[in-house]
Amino acid sequence: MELCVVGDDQQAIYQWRGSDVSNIVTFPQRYPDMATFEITVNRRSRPQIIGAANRFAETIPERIDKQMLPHRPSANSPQPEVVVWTAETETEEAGWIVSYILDLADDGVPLRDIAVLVRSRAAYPRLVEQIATFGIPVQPGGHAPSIRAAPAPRSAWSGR
Ligand SMILES: Nc1ncnc2c1ncn2[C@@H]1O[C@H](COP(=O)(O)OP(=O)(O)OP(=O)(O)O)[C@@H](O)[C@H]1O
Repeated sequence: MELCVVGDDQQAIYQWRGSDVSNIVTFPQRYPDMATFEITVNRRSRPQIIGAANRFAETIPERIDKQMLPHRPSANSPQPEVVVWTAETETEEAGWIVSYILDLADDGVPLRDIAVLVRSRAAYPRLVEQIATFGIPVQPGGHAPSIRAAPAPRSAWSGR
């Protein structure tokens, strides 16, 4: 019998369903008579994002040591591809997100090209509050959207 096992130890996202990343990390020790083929070229993301992901991955304990390599060139954009920022409170966080959205809009980035991903619905209220304060139009996503579209002042956002 031949068995082909495919997995990425850096994407252990199903632990909440009982998966255990050690299954893939220790596979070569448990089944020594096997061949390993590594796919380390990332064709999805640009180099700065892959660099940030590599640096973060190095902090994962008991990982398989590897570096993802970029395939795509850097974006030809004045905007940084990755910005890391932390806040003390949800309100401060929401304020920073909205101010960053406004900066991007000032730089000519269409609002429809900007998405905010949130951890959970608990993060919505402060964000909605700030988005509404600045009248930024928003289209909710996900299966059970909690963000309601805020009325947009057309004079400020027309054409975007
Ligand atoms: N051979 C290829 N040539 C060009 N682009 C590719 C190629 N393979 C993948 N891509 C790009 O990378 C994206 C991700 O590919 P895919 O979903 O197969 O990777 P993945 O490893 O399953 O990703 P993830 O694990 O992050 O879900 C694709 O949507 C496509 O844009």
